[in-house]
Amino acid sequence: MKPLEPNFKTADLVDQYEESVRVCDPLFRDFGGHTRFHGRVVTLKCFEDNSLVKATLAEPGHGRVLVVDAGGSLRCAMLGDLIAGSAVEQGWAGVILHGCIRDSREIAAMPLGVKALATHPRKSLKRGEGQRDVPITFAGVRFVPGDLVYCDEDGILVSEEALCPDH
Ligand SMILES: O=C([O-])CC(=O)C(=O)O
Repeated sequence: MKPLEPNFKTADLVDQYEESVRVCDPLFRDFGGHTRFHGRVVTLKCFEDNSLVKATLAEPGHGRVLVVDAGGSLRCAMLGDLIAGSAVEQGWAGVILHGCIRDSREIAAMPLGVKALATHPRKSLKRGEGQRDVPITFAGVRFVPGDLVYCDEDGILVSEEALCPDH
């Protein structure tokens, strides 16, 4: 299943819902083939170990967005083209990663939203360490599992309520 790119603008949503949305600090670059994406949040907290990223993106995504607090590490990549390809196959709408990716050329061609800090050629450890489905905070925003996230070229919004009729 390949998620379709939805039709909304974060600039319009923040104008309309200024009181209720949380707006991420502008730390992220777009690396995926989709720059506009949204969905329910699944959270991970893991530092320089992407075991849970790989395992979670191998499960059915149902149009959700995986949000990973990777501690802002600039020392290794938490996502590469194999794991991103698995996310596409499983129907994830996107990944927001407070950390790095690699294989950026391949990921740019995938129908997946990917926001991350930077690229790094080194892969991470795989020791099975990390936490899933816990509240996480980065870029000045708290992400709670089940929140909705709206992303486009202008930024990232987080909301407890659905902001669009169809999403
Ligand atoms: O396996 C990893 O750690 C990341 C990677 O290179 C991939 O997903 O292709």
